Amino acid sequence: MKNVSPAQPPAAAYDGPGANIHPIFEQVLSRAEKEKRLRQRARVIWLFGLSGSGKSTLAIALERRLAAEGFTTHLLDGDNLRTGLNRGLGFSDADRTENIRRAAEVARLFAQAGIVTIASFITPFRALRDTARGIIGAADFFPAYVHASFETCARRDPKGIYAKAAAAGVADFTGRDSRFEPPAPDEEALFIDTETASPEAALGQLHAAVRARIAFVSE
Ligand SMILES: Nc1ncnc2c1ncn2[C@@H]1O[C@H](COP(=O)(O)OS(=O)(=O)O)[C@@H](OP(=O)(O)O)[C@H]1O
Ligand SMILES: Nc1ncnc2c1ncn2[C@@H]1O[C@H](COP(=O)(O)OP(=O)(O)O)[C@@H](O)[C@H]1O
Repeated sequence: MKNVSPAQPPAAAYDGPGANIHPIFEQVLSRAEKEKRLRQRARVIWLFGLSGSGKSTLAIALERRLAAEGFTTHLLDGDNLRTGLNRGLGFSDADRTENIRRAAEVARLFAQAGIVTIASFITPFRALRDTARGIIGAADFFPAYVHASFETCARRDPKGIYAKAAAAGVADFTGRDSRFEPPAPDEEALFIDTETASPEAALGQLHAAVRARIAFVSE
């Protein structure tokens, strides 16, 4: 049989220590082509806030509404990733950093596939949100701060985790032993106050902001 050597890719495609063994030119469909087929612009909606602030409630309701409108979406959240990809990571600053780094890399992959991605993580430090923005890219990253006070979250406590933390049964608990840094104005996060907004009103606020960003504009 004739020995055919494969076409050589441009040298630049293999540059760098983390070079991908599947160079970009082998991609069959570009992101733009995928978005066109899905008739949507992919974005990463990053919900952050205390445990019990209402992130999951909003994330699930947003995904339901967008799906009903014909959008293709995917939901990523702390509880799910921590049982799989991020199993073994705890809540030290270093572990949260790795947790968010991996979550942001996964979210970026979904966005590259044209999918509207809803991420729900406490993401308590500004540096973590900056990491997520840096990985995903500022143009694709849409942060929303889901706010409720520690006291309100402790009163809601659907998982019993605040009661457990009060009995010193949870290490590095956010808001108690580990800090939560509210977003600074220059982070430009959407502010959703679940202290005052009902779940329906909070969804309405988030949905309106998201729809404006994911609407498909044909060229
Ligand atoms: N120490 C401590 N502090 C805060 N939260 C804790 C802790 N231990 C377990 N849990 C549960 O883990 C969920 C948060 O995980 P995240 O991956 O979102 O956290 S982080 O972004 O890495 O800070 C969080 O879920 P949510 O209530 O959905 O936020 C908690 O149920
Ligand atoms: N806008 C809201 N107003 C009042 N309670 C809410 C609101 N959103 C969520 N909740 C309640 O708060 C609790 C925590 O919500 P959840 O979505 O699980 O928070 P998180 O994912 O941030 O931990 C639940 O009992 C939920 O019913």
